[in-house]
Amino acid sequence: MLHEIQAVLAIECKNVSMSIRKKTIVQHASFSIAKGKIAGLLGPNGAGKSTLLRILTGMTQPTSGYVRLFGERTSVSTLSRLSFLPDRGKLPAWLTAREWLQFASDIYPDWDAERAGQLSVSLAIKLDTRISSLSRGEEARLQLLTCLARTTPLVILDEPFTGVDLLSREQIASTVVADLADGERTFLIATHDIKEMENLFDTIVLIGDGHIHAVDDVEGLRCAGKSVESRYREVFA
Ligand SMILES: Nc1ncnc2c1ncn2[C@@H]1O[C@H](COP(=O)(O)OP(=O)(O)OP(=O)(O)O)[C@@H](O)[C@H]1O
Repeated sequence: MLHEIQAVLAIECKNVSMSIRKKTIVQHASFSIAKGKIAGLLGPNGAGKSTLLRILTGMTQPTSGYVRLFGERTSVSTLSRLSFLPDRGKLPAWLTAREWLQFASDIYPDWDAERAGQLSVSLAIKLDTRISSLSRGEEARLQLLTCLARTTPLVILDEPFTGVDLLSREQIASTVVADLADGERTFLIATHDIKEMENLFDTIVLIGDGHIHAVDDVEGLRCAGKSVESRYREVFA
């Protein structure tokens, strides 16, 4: 029975706490995300979103508690099942976008070259420009492409739209990510861009001051006459 429950959960975060230099950053965080869902991790600045995502991906060990991805404790094997866009990732500046994508296709066994080609068109990637000459938003798109061109069952994105302009954010949210959400892959996306993203989410996890304040089913919110934004204001205002 326990095995069956775990099999349908992409992410299970149990009583996770994290302290750095005696400062508590995440406290007793517990929630789960079912397979195939698109979940938003939402909360004010400094709430602990990036720290929690690093713990979920296995980049950082929690002080206590544990994480299971697809029923398995975070390990080398779970690492290969997720594609992670960290909040302050940087790509090698001396490469062109095309050279970077070639490199990425060599190192990731789950790279989908056809999808990478489609994404470079829809994300308007400047393939022959050196990464050092890309704007912040252009580099953010290239980083997003690098994550989305992999076929991992779990995609975790930390602020994928930093520096991306409003219309592109809307377009990327409504077409690129929505296209990839086939009910099989699971997405967890930390973002402040609630308006552009809210139509995409099935579930939202609201975190503030390192505490999980709520885990809501978005359809349930809508039935109760609430939007993701109004729920966010209700919890944090
Ligand atoms: N290595 C660290 N040492 C000390 N404090 C840290 C460290 N990393 C994070 N913090 C603190 O933990 C808190 C949560 O940071 P985190 O980056 O997880 O928040 P966030 O919700 O992602 O914020 P934002 O929305 O502003 O990106 C902040 O107060 C931050 O200063």
